[in-house]
Amino acid sequence: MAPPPPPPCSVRAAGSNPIGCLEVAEPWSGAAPPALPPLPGHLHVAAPAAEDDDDALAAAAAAVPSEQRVHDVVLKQAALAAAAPEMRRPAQLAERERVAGGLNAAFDRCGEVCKEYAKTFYLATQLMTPERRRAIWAIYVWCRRTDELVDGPNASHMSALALDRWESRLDDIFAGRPYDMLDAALSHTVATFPVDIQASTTNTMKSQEYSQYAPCVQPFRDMIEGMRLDLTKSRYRSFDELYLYCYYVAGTVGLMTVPVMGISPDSRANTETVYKGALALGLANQLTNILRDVGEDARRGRIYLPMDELEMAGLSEDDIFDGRVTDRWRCFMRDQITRARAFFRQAEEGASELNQESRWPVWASLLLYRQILDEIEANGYNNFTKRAYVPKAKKIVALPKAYYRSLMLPSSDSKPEILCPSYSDDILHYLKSGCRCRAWEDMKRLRKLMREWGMKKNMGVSSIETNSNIHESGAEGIGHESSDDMYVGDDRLPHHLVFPNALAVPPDQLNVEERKSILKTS
Ligand SMILES: CC(C)=CCC/C(C)=C/CC/C(C)=C/CC/C(C)=C/[C@@H]1[C@@H](COP(=O)(O)OP(=O)(O)O)[C@]1(C)CC/C=C(\C)CC/C=C(\C)CCC=C(C)C
Repeated sequence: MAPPPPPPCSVRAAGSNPIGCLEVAEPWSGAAPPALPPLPGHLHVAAPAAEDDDDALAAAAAAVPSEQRVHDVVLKQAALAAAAPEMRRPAQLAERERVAGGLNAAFDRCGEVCKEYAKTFYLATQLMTPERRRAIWAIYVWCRRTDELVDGPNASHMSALALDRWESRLDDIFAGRPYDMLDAALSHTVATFPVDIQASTTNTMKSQEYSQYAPCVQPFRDMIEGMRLDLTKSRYRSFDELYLYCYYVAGTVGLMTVPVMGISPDSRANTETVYKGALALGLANQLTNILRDVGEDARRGRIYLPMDELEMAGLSEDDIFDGRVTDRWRCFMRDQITRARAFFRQAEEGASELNQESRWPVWASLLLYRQILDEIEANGYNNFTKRAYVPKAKKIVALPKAYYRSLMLPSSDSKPEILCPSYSDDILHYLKSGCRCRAWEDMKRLRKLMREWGMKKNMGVSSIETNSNIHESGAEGIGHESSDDMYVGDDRLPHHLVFPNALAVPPDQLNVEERKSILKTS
């Protein structure tokens, strides 16, 4: 086996921290593991064009919204993971484990880095099985190194070429040719867990067969794509563009980690729901991060906010650069926070379906990060000069709370589930009869089904999506507002009507007869 290639790009950071993850780690001296089949073709969510190609970007975005493009990745990940066995141990892996005597040291190193950079998270991973814990550390370290390429002390030297090299180094990791010990930990992780695959039309192996040997590189590649965006893009024209960026840099983490954390054997949810939840948590965390760091980013000349929404709120770039906390800004921020919270709510559904020992760290991360939004509010929406942070006391309270939430069983027949926003009478019937409608997509599907069966929605009932929340008016004594009023009064609308008898059965898991009998009563 040929020796590993030289480092494709420097990842050494300035600074004295001896275990900082950007320190060059020891070259991987373990015998190179057996060669794996070549990686299939490059299949990532296509990045929007560079800024100077705005028209092409607008046309592309209009053709396929980011949410749909990302959704396709999520579906694929979920489908492949569902088809994969819990752990793969092909003969090659046994061989790999024999040659990799240094792996324990590599994983310990990842744990040290993790402890240094993300203490709370490190603590939370202690509840996981040793195998899962160290795999999460390895993924964490790779993500942190990737992020530091454009956000760390050496960021000013970063170039597209260096990111290309980082990506080919990623290919080497997935091909079982790690360059250093931290890479080796990830290489082992992706070979051990069914982080699943990406199929390629040029690949002659069947995807099922391929999944044994080539764990999925796509979310990892997509994260690098996010770093590329950071090099070239400092404005986001719409939420659609921002959504894609958030997927790249954070939603991907959710997709990378679900296969390691595992889905509870008690879960009745489909894999897709869990992956959607994981994606949602990444998006929610990133949106929160963005809202917290508006001032900091502006000082670097960056605005990670949808420009069209800013304009609609009567705000300009100068308002951001000048850091003016006005009524308009507060109103704009309220909407942005509402949207981030909607993603957290979606994440909750996935978090409950994870393996018991993985739930606590995820709930902890969810509750802690979500509290940053409360702190932004508590700061009077001044995120220009005040950094919102969760005080230690509140963090400490969140941990047992997260633990309590993690004890709740995944959805099942015996545990009626509470769903998302508010529903009209017809949706209410639908829910009470055993279905749930928790996203705009579900709502659209329901309406389509009703049309197919010649059913009309209740008179005076309207639904509308604002900031990723579905609002139904006309039900439960809530007055019917016009669409404009609903948009304006978004935060006055009820978000959490509770239907105690709603069971966790997605509409598409009911047979046609069941659906008909449910909808007949609507
Ligand atoms: C259990 C658990 C929380 C696992 C995730 C561990 C992991 C692999 C984290 C990697 C995070 C990382 C370094 C990402 C690189 C890009 C980046 C910096 C994203 C931002 C994170 C916060 O970064 P930072 O350290 O700068 O923040 P502070 O300034 O210190 O506040 C992000 C905001 C994104 C983080 C995204 C996640 C942790 C994804 C969470 C989703 C899951 C773990 C999936 C859970 C599964 C279900 C079903 C809900």
